[in-house]
Amino acid sequence: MSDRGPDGALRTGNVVWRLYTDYADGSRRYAVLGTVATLIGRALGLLPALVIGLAVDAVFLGERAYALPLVPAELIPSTPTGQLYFSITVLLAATVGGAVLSWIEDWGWSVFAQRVQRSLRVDAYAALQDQELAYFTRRRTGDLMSVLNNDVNALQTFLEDGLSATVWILATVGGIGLILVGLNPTLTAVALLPIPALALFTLLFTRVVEPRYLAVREEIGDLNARLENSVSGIEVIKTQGAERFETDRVRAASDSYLRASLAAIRVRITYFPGLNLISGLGFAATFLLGGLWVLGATPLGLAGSLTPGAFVTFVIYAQQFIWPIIRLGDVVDDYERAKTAGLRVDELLSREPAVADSPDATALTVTDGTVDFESVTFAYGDDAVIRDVDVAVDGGATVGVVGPTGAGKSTLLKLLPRLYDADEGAVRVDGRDVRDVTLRSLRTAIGYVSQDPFLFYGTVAENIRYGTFDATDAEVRAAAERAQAGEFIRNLPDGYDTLVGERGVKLSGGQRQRLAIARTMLKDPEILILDEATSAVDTETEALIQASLQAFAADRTTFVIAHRLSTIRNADRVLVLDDGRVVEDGTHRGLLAEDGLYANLWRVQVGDIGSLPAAFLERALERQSVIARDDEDG
Ligand SMILES: Nc1ncnc2c1ncn2[C@@H]1O[C@H](COP(=O)(O)OP(=O)(O)OP(=O)(O)O)[C@@H](O)[C@H]1O
Repeated sequence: MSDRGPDGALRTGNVVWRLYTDYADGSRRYAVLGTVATLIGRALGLLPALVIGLAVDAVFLGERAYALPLVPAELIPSTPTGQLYFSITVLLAATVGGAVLSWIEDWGWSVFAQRVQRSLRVDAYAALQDQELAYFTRRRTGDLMSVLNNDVNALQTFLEDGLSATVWILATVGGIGLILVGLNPTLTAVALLPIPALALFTLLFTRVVEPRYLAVREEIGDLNARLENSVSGIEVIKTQGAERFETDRVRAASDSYLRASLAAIRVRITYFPGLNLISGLGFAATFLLGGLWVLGATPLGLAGSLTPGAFVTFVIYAQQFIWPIIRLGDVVDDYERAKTAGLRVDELLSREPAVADSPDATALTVTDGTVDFESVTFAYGDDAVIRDVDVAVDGGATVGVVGPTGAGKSTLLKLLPRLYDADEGAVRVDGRDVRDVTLRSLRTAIGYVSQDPFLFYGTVAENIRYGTFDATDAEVRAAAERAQAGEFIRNLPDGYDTLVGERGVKLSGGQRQRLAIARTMLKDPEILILDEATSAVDTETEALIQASLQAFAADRTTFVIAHRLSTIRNADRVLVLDDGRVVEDGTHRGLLAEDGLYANLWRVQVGDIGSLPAAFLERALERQSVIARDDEDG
């Protein structure tokens, strides 16, 4: 975990506090409003006990004169009945004022918390998006969603409930403490006796509960990941008849979550009874000592005197003293959750993406469109997938990339838009290392159509426009026509306005591929990568798309990965990859004449299996068994 924030400043201190100070900008006034309302509200809330005690002594027993702090003497009636009405008026005013202030308090704190939550979530999402592709493949979607949802929400909960409660507690304890000391310092000391015990108990609680909350948090991440995976894979679950199996897996994850939750709950629920017990004992001691003093006794040699009214006030306050302490339990509980959540959110926010703009990166403006792979080596894990690839491609050329499955074709071309960075060597466009130009300019210059394109939930037109957001309707339609998608789009229920993607009309693989091609044609990039871009369309449609793709590719550097070799037979150049290396490099005709791997792959496709050399078949079998083994391991 990096210890530097997005602004580059050293990140120290408490993670929850740091996140709040980072994200409270522009919202602090709501917290100030909440704090002021809490303070005034608390002052009003403490008034009744004072007034009741005063009424007992002044109105009923005549033990002291009726006087209230901050209230001019001429406002106070002189008769006991008048003073009683006055007391009731003060109580009512305090109640009404308290209700209004309580509303303002909740509003201020809630707006503050919600606004901070919004900024935090947006930033966390932006930070997540900036992470390199490998970050996502190493983590489960459910886990990432948990950070953006559960963790950000836990931080908001503490802000909304915890922080306001802290102010409330401080105001209550401070206010009551001051009044009690004013009434009787010795009895106050007795009333405060439980506080060190409560502090110790709370400390112990946090020590024990913290790891348990962390465990709960991990279990919920597992459960979310499992649920997300099961829902996404529903088609496979159904076709494989694996519903029971999946339910069992969800049950197992739920069981682990239940166990972790119960372990945390067992600790959590001992906290409040413990607090109550300690503060109850303290309250009993206060009541006993104060009561004996009112009766004129001197218990345990402790001398003191108290009027009945002051005793009433004392007892009410001493009892009210329990509430902040109990609420403190909630605050500590919320805080513990917020802290574990904060660590995860902070880890994401402060993580430097492995693939990012270098400090002196400048925009790439493609002129010739040459692409060079210079001694490029790359591994996802320990084993190299691309080994020492050296290829120089002329600007405007169309290069076919072929080879057996798993040879590294897609991986090699993913290094060009920096979906991954080469471990060794360099990838250059127009002679510039792709790591020296801005990611935005690089990716704007490169169009990438994958085998299984993703459609966002939205209209067909929105999906084509994705990435070229300012394109006009006419441009969107023209791109769709060029990609041979116009006709099927017109036949959809709402044409270009038909909703597709998740929850929308389901499109076939070939239809999705054509939308992705239209998307890329609209983007009009200088360099084009077609990764099995037409593998899912029927041969007839493919022939039509090929014609327009060829026209599209004519004036830009194009890489075409294809298993159907007929797709690339007209390419200017064909690279044959095997086990991460370029093993052959030439034109379709030239490579056939070489009679190597390419020629054998071609024989397979034209159905001339009989003339394949035995070594090729042995190698193919060997490869299949490696893939099968990898699949099992994976
Ligand atoms: N995200 C990833 N993480 C780890 N390994 C990966 C990842 N993507 C691909 N691989 C592995 O890298 C190797 C090359 O994969 P790649 O997809 O580049 O091959 P390919 O030649 O394009 O294959 P195909 O023709 O089947 O698409 C394979 O062994 C594959 O399992």
